[in-house]
Amino acid sequence: MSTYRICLIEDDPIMGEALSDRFELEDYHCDWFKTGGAAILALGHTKYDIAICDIQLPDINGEDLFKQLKASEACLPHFIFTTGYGTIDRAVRLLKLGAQDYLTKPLDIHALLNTVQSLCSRSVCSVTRDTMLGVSAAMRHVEALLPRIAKNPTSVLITGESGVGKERLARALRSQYDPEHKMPFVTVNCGALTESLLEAELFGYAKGAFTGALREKRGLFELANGGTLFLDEIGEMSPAMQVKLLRAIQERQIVRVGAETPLHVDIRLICATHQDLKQMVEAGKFREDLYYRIHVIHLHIPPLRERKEDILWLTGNLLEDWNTQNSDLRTLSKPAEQSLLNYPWPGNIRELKHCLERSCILSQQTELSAELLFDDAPAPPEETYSTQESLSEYIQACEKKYINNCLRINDGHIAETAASLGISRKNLWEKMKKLGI
Ligand SMILES: Nc1ncnc2c1ncn2[C@@H]1O[C@H](COP(=O)(O)OP(=O)(O)OP(=O)(O)O)[C@@H](O)[C@H]1O
Repeated sequence: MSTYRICLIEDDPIMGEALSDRFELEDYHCDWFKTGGAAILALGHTKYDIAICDIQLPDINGEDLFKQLKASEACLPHFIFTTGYGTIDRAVRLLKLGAQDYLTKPLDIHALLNTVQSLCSRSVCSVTRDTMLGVSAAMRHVEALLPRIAKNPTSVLITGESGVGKERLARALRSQYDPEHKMPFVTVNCGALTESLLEAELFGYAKGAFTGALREKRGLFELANGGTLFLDEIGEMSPAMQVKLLRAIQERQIVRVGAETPLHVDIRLICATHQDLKQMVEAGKFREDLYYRIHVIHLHIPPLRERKEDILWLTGNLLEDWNTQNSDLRTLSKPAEQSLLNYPWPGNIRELKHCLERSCILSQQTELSAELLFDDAPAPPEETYSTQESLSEYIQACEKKYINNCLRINDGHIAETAASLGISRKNLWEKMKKLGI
């Protein structure tokens, strides 16, 4: 079946059935709605490629329906209107509002199919499932802003709790101005490196700049030249590094550590943080001038618990990914869906992803149960406990297992793992070394 999805809005049962059967025959996926209200609801959570809408609907006329959807700033499918009461005035109004076509009844089915086929081959807003951010009003609003932001190479700050999809949003923005990914997109987690390492990573170094600098090295600013530099966890940057970063942004120049010649760099800067930078500025922990430099456009991603509509949409996508990569298919039971909706997801999408991954692996049935989703790894059977083990060995084994688990949930990010464990990064490194992780 073709992957194109049609939203058919038609109250006439004979016309609706005939069209939806014909579209299915032509290998489109067609959802048929008999009222404008039902269609608005569906367009709110499902991405369609085309909407075919009768202008005379029982609850709302097609023109008002279209205006209402446009006001939501969502990325809408191509709209084709049909009516038996066609007037040129109305057609012109709808086309001016952004509709793609207008057909009068009785419909010429071949003309309609040709129009549908040619519109399907044109992407609506260059958003594919991989670059889509969600179906909630909040995420659709952010998504709708991207084409406008992409037109100006200005600094963007993305905020939101850990795991909400800040890097995903940065990449979606990049796909808007560089759809074929021809320009570099370089990421660095500022919280994962010590100050001197971060400086050497960002700006590069000259040969002999410090012990071990056996040859010169280009920094990430240079590697990102002509493209994007994504600075994750910018709030973790030390005050000294903040000064150096500000200078690099303002002057569009960097100097490699240990070198003297400045190098020109032309980059788009996207920064992200889970911290409240404004509050950090007030507390004197983040430079105000740097804050205003990186904060020209601010995009905030709410936590998953505040946009519950996205939970099942994300789950559907993640299970679809699993099912295309694995022969043992997975689906969700209704109680499992409800339990996903009820859970607060402190680790946001990252936690949801890991929860589903774990359940897909552990489940012995196609349908994932609610118990399995939220059940921690089964406790080892009693007999595996060895009485030969000292208490400290047992505690160490538990500590190792717990740290490994947190590292997995945080995709191996040291700063996030340390924060979730409530210890410093240094302390985490020491423990990892001691426990052989
Ligand atoms: N829309 C999405 N669909 C599928 N997976 C997603 C989506 N958004 C985020 N993810 C996944 O969730 C995880 C966390 O996403 P991401 O790294 O973008 O979050 P983040 O906010 O940058 O996290 P952190 O603050 O820890 O750096 C990643 O594994 C990512 O692939």
